[in-house]
Amino acid sequence: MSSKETEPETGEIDRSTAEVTRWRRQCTIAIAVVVIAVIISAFTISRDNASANKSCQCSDGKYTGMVEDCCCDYQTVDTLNAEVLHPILQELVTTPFFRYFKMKLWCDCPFWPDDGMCSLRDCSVCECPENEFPEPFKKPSRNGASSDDFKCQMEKQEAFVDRTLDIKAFKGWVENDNPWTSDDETDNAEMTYVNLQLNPERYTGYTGPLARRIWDAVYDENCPNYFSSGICHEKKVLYKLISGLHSSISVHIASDYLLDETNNLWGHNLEILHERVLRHPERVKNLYFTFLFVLRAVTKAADYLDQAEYDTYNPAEDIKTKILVKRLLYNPKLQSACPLPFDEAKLWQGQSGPELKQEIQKRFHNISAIIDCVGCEKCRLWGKLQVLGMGTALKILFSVDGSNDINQSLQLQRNEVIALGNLLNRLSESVKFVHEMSPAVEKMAKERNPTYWSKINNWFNDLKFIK
Ligand SMILES: Cc1cc2nc3c(=O)[nH]c(=O)nc-3n(C[C@H](O)[C@H](O)[C@H](O)COP(=O)(O)OP(=O)(O)OC[C@H]3O[C@@H](n4cnc5c(N)ncnc54)[C@H](O)[C@@H]3O)c2cc1C
Repeated sequence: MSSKETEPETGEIDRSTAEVTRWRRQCTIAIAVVVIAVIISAFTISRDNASANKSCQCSDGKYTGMVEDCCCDYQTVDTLNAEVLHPILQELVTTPFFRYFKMKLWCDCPFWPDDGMCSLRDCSVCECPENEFPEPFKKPSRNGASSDDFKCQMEKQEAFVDRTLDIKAFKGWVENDNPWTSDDETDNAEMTYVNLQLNPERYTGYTGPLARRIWDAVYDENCPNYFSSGICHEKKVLYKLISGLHSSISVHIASDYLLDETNNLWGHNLEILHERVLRHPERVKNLYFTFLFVLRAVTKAADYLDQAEYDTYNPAEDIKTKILVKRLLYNPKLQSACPLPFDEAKLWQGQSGPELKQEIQKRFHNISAIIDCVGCEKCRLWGKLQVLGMGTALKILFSVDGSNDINQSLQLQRNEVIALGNLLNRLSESVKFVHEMSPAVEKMAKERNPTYWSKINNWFNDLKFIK
């Protein structure tokens, strides 16, 4: 081998050094490009995450601060509802006392001929046979301070009890009329008992102009001009209660919807949840307001409800009912986090307070009469129950003289307490469903992917069925 082959000449050495240098420079550039690319992609991912979080926060952020006109904030309501109220109420409404509701199924509509429009079999209500509902419910209740009581006391002087010393808040179930509702609650003719557990509030197919006519009548005749600036606070409260109840009914339709009639497949319809409720923040706010309003009524009547008789002749179940009621009324978490959910003392303050109260009572009375015109039996059942529950809350908050201890002068019917408990549970379910579903639903709605509703419905329903 010649030295030429082994020893490169000087010119060749210079060329190879230049190549190595060029190769090194290219490597450095390539590495720099990779590093920059990695940095850029990391930045992009983190920005996407940040904006995803931001959109979550944004949808959560819509409902922050105090619930309007209430004394409790959204976050506290959600936490208390998830940890305390919802679990207790879910159990309470299954007890024999709370699951039988007395109502007149066939009501005459005072405004339009009965329309009887309902597309599903699911629209009809199963009545309880006589032997199913609790025995004590069949006994006539006390009729207020009945004249018979006084006669009895006059005849037997030794049996006379000085009632001014009687500090018991609950004096037995009474049958008296609720001034806020149109039904005569003392009239037992044609009343039947319905097992609410067998008749859940859910999608029934009652829709279209006839259903719309009911809601229009409720809003147009009873809460008109809500959006005008001069409307007084009290009328706004009435509007918000109705709107909150409407939202809650829509939430229940969306949460328990007939997805596939042929295969009788039920599940969530999140498009309806979005279209009818979440897309309108006012409706969500009114739902929270209504929940706190009813919660305030329940806690205000705490002593009365605590002492009430929950007998159904099922000793174990009745004890459970009493324990659950106590847990609901005197819950330490609730008392410390939200001691006054709504402050009713702020209403009726103006000079025309008493007349205004009468006017609003008359309007609510009208609303309760309109519910008799709901053509679908099961919708009417839940409509009447919830309106009676609301009328009971209004009675507790406004019909009893606030200067006395309300628990002393309050008198409720058994059916009013059943309606109140079930209404609070329905509202609690709606608040929970809205809180759990809204971040994901609103995010999906923003993306506007044409197939997103079917995808998200399937996803949530799969989760539900797996559970
Ligand atoms: C008392 C009652 C009980 C019912 N119960 C059931 C039931 O259990 N199951 C069932 O499937 N159907 C039930 N329905 C029917 C259901 O409420 C709807 O009317 C139906 O599903 C048609 O809905 P929609 O989209 O036309 O709007 P609807 O809910 O009928 O609303 C009509 C109009 O009212 C306004 N509106 C809607 N929500 C609110 C709100 N929260 N606050 C203020 N304004 C609002 C809007 O302008 C809307 O277009 C009930 C109806 C009534 C009146």
